[in-house]
Amino acid sequence: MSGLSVSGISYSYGSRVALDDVSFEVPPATFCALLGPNGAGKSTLFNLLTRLFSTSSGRIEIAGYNLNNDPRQALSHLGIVFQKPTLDLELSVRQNLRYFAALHGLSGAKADKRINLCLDQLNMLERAGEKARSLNGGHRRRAEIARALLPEPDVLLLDEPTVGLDTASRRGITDYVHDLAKEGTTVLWATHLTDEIRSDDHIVVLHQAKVRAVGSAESICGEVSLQDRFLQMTGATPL
Ligand SMILES: Nc1ncnc2c1ncn2[C@@H]1O[C@H](COP(=O)(O)OP(=O)(O)OP(=O)(O)O)[C@@H](O)[C@H]1O
Repeated sequence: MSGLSVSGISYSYGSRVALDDVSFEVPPATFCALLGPNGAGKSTLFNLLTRLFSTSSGRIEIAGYNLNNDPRQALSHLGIVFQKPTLDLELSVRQNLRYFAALHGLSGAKADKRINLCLDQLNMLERAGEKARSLNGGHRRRAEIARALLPEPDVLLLDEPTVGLDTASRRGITDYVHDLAKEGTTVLWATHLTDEIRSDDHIVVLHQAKVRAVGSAESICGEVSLQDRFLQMTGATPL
């Protein structure tokens, strides 16, 4: 299966428990929001999914490959957009993508063809020659998403990808990634912003290291808005 499966994952920083027996599935071609307030454990989970961290507990499967037993296969099916920007600001957009393509064994005309396609899909082709430093935040994010899509990942992880972006950029990127899921990519999108979630999206609510709810946004909300439901579940009160 080309989805994502997380089963019984726990992780602690010393005595601080960041993830406590976390389990959920993201079916193939689904947009799943990992919804949690600050400190819920979202970034820790992403670090485990990308193998920056490891844990002996539980099991992670990416596109059907066990991350512990078969990390090369599992990671070759994974695309990632980290919370903190990771473009080399002194390189052009194209150079950033070429470097990344080479890491995935793509070079020459084949790499350029794929780079052009991915940049074009994100309306970034005409910016390809510009240094990353000269781009605004929204365009930098688009370039990072294009880069993550180069190896045609089955599963795409995005860790709070719209933080710091203006409304139009947020909307554009959120819509684009929803379309990607409709076209077949399995998406896990970490956020604390309920307005990025649609009623038919899958949601995993994470709070204080534990999964608090799993299901469609509609089924989790009931009669109330997602924002109110989220505030109820996380015990947060508006200032
Ligand atoms: N390096 C670390 N050392 C100790 N504790 C940490 C470390 N990194 C994170 N934590 C703690 O682990 C818990 C989960 O943090 P994490 O960054 O995964 O949450 P998050 O949901 O990504 O939050 P945010 O939305 O603020 O990025 C928090 O209590 C945090 O304080």
